[in-house]
Amino acid sequence: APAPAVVLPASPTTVPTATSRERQADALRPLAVLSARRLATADLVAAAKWGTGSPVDDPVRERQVLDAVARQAAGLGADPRWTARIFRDQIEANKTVQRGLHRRWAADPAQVPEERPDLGEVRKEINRVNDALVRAIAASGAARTSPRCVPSLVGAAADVRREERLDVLHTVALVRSVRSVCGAEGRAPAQAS
Ligand SMILES: C=C(O[C@@H]1C=C(C(=O)O)C=C[C@H]1O)C(=O)O
Repeated sequence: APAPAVVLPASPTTVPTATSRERQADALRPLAVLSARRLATADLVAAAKWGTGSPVDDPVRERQVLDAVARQAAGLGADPRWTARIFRDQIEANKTVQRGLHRRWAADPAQVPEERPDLGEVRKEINRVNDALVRAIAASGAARTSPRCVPSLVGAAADVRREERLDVLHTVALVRSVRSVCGAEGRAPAQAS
């Protein structure tokens, strides 16, 4: 048979490794940005609770958050259990910041914020971030199950750390907050102890 007269250009699918890599990092970036925004609320929560006797841990509120995000995830066609798993880490990270700040303020009372925010108002802001975060999780399924997830996520978190000039406490908490974001398809990451 005669050879085809026209040599077709290489299929675009063979070319854009870098592009799909970028797309993946793009899909994970909102998760890192929103995780940092959620952690910024921990400073306000810590200030709201400081000196009031309200504990950092509020299991009733945590249950409400986890139930709400699982319900929202299910409505968006995302995995409710994996979403809740990610939020468990978000909550642990939030408490890490609160405890770190309380330690700091106990050691140096001059750093205690002068204003006490209203916890109810701060929780409204947390609810808004939660809503956006569930959407970002639902929109990032392919990036989260890709083998490039961890390096992409680390890159996104490093960008956010630099852009937001996060201190060590918030950087450690950011890493903690996204611990369960990446995982194999069809199975949620193992439950952390
Ligand atoms: C942020 C708070 O503190 C803790 C962290 C929570 C969270 O990250 O959603 C929820 C309840 C508390 O255990 C809060 O009390 O609202």
